[in-house]
Amino acid sequence: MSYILALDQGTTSSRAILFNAAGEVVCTAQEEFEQIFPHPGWVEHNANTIWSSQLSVMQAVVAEARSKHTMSLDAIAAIAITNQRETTVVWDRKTGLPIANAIVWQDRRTVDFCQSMREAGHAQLVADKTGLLIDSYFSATKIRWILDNVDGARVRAERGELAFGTIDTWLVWQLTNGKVHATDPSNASRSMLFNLRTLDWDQDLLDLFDIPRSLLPHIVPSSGILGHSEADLLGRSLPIASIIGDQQAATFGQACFKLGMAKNTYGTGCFMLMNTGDQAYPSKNRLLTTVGWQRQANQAATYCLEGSVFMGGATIQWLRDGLGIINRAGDVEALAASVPDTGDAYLVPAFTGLGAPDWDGRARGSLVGITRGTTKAHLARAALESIALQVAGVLGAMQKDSSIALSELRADGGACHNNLLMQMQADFSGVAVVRPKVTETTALGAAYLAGLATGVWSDTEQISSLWAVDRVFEPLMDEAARQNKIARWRQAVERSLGWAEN
Ligand SMILES: Nc1ncnc2c1ncn2[C@@H]1O[C@H](COP(=O)(O)OP(=O)(O)O)[C@@H](O)[C@H]1O
Ligand SMILES: O=P(O)(O)OC[C@H](O)CO
Repeated sequence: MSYILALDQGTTSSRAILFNAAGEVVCTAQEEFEQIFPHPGWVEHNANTIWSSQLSVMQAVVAEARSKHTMSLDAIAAIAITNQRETTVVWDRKTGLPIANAIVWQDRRTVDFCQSMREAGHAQLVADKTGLLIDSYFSATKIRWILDNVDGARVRAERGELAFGTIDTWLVWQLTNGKVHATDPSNASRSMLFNLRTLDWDQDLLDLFDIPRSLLPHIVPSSGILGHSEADLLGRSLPIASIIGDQQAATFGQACFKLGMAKNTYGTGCFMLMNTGDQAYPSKNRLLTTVGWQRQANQAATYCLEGSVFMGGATIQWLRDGLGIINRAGDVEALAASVPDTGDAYLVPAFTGLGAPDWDGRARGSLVGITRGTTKAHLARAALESIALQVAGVLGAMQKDSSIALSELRADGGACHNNLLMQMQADFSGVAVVRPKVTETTALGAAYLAGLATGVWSDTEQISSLWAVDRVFEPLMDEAARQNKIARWRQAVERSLGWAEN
């Protein structure tokens, strides 16, 4: 039994990947699903569609493994789960049916409520307990919104009839046909209801956000058998042996096991996480402190500092779908490389506000410094630069917070295949950027945690030895030019802040 079936439930697609004991991809399947935008600033998913797409890709992968690779189901040691974080589902415990669409992490409907909580002076308490800033990004205010806006929901929640879960919890519920209602500390630490030090739900926070405890899942370690899938789903019941939020999973999959090692994932958003060991560092520079993973119950967790950037690869999707200046995301590299610079134009992609380090829900996108000479190539280059500059800002804050000088930044996610973007990243942050051979690090990290629990891998040293470099991008820009670039970017960002009126 030396294969792991990893489920990677992301913001725009559900994926299933089968890994072998060398940490290599054996087969993979992916299905996109509908993004629902009922009002400006709102983003929803249908939780049933999430489950049906996830089921269909896991069945497809198992079917391919059996037919193409003549593998028996007995060769799969376990299922691993990793997921888009914060996205909130509330469902009926009896019927298993969601009572509303899932509210996605990007959804901004609770911005005003969050502001009122900050104005009422709750920010310090929340930061001390959770490591988070009060923001609509996290689950707590999304749960509260559902309880207050879906007919009868609060009364039913108080009677214990409803369950809350992030997507990991929802998948486990579906896989076990409602037998297991669980999450892990990496996901729970994004709820704004979880105490980073006790590694448990916090009653003061539940009271503050007015959320009944009966809604909440049990907390289990990120690694370890927590239940078994129903036999009819895949033809045999399989142990479920890990749960971990996707960004923490990528940190594990990048083998960032030592203090100060960091990765950035270039997906829809960009998420940089640095391992800070068994210390939950409070950030002084508006980063988040979060649980990386907890390997065993009653053991200390590994913590991370995180900088979350909302618009990463999604900026390139906007060039493709919103402006129509490219046909495929990959085309942006050649277009941007056709000009030597942006002509001092900057794009600030604050389309849904700004995350770290500005955290401004009212910021909106801006394009500054354009002239009659600005072309779509300059715009494409400014879009790529905006990704690298946002990440460089997070990296700067992280270095200030932890006083650790990074020796390298490990890169992954769909946009890490863009060599120009990787070079910009090295230049703007003054640090070597390293792309590994296997870039499916999110699913891989979850697979490693499940495989550690089921004997596929013995320890993290063995996993570190499987990590291999594809390409290193060294910084080439001189320091004065780098500082100037960052200063100009900050001027552009200032023009985006606070733009939206409501
Ligand atoms: N060559 C590329 N250059 C820049 N961006 C890219 C490139 N290829 C893909 N992307 C962007 O990367 C994102 C997809 O990456 P992925 O890791 O699959 O995202 P997610 O897991 O968040 O859905 C999309 O937003 C897409 O626009
Ligand atoms: O699904 P992704 O890869 O866009 O990741 C989403 C993050 O987990 C949100 O915090």
